[in-house]
Amino acid sequence: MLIVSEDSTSARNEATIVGHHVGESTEPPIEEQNEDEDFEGTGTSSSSGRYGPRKSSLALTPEDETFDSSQHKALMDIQYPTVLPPNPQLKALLMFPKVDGICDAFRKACEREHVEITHSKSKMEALDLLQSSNINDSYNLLIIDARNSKFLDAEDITRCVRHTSGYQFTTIIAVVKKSFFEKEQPQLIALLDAGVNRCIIGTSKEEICCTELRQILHSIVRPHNVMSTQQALYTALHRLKQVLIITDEIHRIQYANKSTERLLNMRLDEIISRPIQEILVSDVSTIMPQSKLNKEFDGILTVKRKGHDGTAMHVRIVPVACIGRTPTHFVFNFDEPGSQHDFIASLPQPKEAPRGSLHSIRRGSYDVRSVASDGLRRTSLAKLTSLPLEAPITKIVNLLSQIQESCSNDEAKLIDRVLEFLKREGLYSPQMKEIRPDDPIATDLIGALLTGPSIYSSRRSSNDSIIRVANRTSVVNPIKIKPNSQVEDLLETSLTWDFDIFKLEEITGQRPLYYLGLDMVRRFDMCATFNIDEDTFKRWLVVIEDNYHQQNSYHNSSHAADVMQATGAFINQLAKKDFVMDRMDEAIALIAAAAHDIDHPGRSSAFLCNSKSPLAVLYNDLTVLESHHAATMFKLTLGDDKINIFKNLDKESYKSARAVIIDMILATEMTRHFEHLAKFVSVFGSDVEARDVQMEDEGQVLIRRMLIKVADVSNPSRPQPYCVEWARRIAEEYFTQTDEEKSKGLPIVMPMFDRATCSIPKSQIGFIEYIIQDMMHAWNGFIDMPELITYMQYNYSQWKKFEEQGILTLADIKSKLTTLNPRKSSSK
Ligand SMILES: Nc1ncnc2c1ncn2[C@@H]1O[C@@H]2COP(=O)(O)O[C@H]2[C@H]1O
Repeated sequence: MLIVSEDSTSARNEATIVGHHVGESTEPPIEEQNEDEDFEGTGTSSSSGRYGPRKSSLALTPEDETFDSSQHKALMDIQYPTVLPPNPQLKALLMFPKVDGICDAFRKACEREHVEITHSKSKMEALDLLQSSNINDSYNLLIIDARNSKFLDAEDITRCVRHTSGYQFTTIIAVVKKSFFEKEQPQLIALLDAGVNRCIIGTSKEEICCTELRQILHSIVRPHNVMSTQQALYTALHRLKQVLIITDEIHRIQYANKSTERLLNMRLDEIISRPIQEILVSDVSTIMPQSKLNKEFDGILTVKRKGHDGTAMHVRIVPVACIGRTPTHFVFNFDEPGSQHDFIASLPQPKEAPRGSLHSIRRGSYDVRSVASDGLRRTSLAKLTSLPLEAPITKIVNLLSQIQESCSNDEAKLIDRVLEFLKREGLYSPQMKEIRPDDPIATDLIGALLTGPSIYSSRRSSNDSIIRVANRTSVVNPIKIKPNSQVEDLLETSLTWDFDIFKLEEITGQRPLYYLGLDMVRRFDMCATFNIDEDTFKRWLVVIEDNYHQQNSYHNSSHAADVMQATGAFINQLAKKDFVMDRMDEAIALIAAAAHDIDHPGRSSAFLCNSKSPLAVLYNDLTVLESHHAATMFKLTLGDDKINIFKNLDKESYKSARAVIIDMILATEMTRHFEHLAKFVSVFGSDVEARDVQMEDEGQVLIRRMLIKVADVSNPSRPQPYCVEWARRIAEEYFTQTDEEKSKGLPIVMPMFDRATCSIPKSQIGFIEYIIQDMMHAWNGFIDMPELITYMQYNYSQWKKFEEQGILTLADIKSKLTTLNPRKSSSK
């Protein structure tokens, strides 16, 4: 028994620790407790039990296996009275375009393993089956014939399946040709990235199929089934009345349940990642000294509550070793000492998360999804109607659910199908991938990119605007800019994906936008389209370039030139694929690209809002920078006849050109990234449909938005030296923003982008994983530029390598690259 009692006369907030470590022996943490009980208490026999007879011969949990001592060691991973995983009749969906020997062998193997099969011949048929299947009718296993992508595109199908709700734990197997493993590794990676669990060689030999299937069922399907129970466990923890916190081995909070918010008077996003030390008055190293780390602690500790006095709580700290024998996590369970009433529930709820916090976006998307699925169940109608959601889609779901209450079973089933369709991706926004909370740089960066400013966290206002009034008068006479043969040679390649924009920046004396722009004007015949002379375009380009801030390390005219170059390359490729944009559309897209970041101050919109800059005030904190870019371009262009490239357009053409340019520039705002992406994917998910839809106006809008968005953030898909240089530039700009926020006492939008501590590889890995990857796959699926994927994957693997090797700063990365490839890197 350990009793640490500090001086009771000490101040109110000083530590009061009364507690003891449980158990005297030196047993390892937690895992050896309850062992006997677990095997006796929770083991179920495979043929009967509370979940009824099993039709499949497969044991889904270790507890299902016949127990014998030789298996004991292998079963050590699950030792608790656990939530038993779902134990359904296993179902497989065989997706083969035709029934051949290989399909037949898989069918027989499934039959032998008691797996029920459904066969589908096409993607549409399969997706319909998956989407219409209800809870009793879902598939544990998909076997896709990936031998010939002309018939079935396994990568595309897998992506769609992974986006279908309820299929995150389904095992997906791709049946490939033997030659696949001999030469086509990038394809293997692409399939795995899309969500395929395993690629196997197709064979018509039933025995081999059976062996493969058995291994898959045991090594993939079963763990997936076990993992799916986490959902129930997390829900239980989240709803627990007691406060539960889990820390890592250095006592940083990794998980906190909902009740924690009430106890600490903080929001979950403020709690996660905090050292536990900050919420306890007592020193954790005293409560849990190194020598007692393996022991449970049980006692009274004083908890700091934001804005309140310290509160004495009964705390139990349980060490858990997830890997090895030393504790990797500590579970803190808080309750009021001797409490009879529900103390936690009586505490007020903390305030809502501010805009701009990751917490707020995650809650938002969670609510919408759960509402959607709740709406599908008649029983939850009351709950649904009580929610203050006003989206038309919610009203539709409500009305349909009401009809279901009083209709026939057949009609109810039909309505269920309608509701399933309404539930599909693309109808709800915003949508985003779940961000791993253990990845602070990614959460920082992605949180900052995808959300608006933090209006609550503004600690101090700053009225000094960093925005100058746009409209720098040009000192350069474009007509006198001399053609230069080196520039001309380089511009020969201006439509290729590995075009060297940094070389252009260097040899044009920092005027890449003028030269690249002029090249595009000529290549795409823009003077004829706008019915103006080239000199007007040249003057326009000079003014536009002059109104980019050369002192910004990233958002300068080289970035604009880069985006314009990517736009030109995409238009060129679209033309090759017969997705023809007319000359006016091409010119408009190029103009939008050239001007999309004009007068960018090198600070984010969140910064402008937090510092109450005049621009943020002007645009009501909404789409601040993008609104400014679009407005500035029009103000400059219309304000001077000598540069007015629109002056000869008729009224209607001007009106429509202006609308499209504004729409494209506003689409570069990252807070709506997932919305734009989801809409594009829902319309252009398959090549075949795309041809028809693109002719319609709505499709054209989606293509144009996606085009400029991809061009804007395509730097992770460029050849590695360029990708690294762009990463350096954006990081430098973020660092400068953080420096200024610190010096002015403003809220720090991205604390991890501190030049003293930042890991560049980590930030790039996060950016690629959360923002770039899905977008590039969607765009490549539409435009067919596999080099986008190849470069992205290579760059991703290199960032991973740098991270593993501890090469974290830009200086280290650049010197590593110079060592590897002295010729290329020295040219930068
Ligand atoms: N390589 C990169 N790493 C991290 N963030 C990036 C990268 N490239 C672009 N971005 C961010 O993505 C944003 C896209 O819109 P902006 O150009 O306004 O600002 C851009 C940057 O904030």
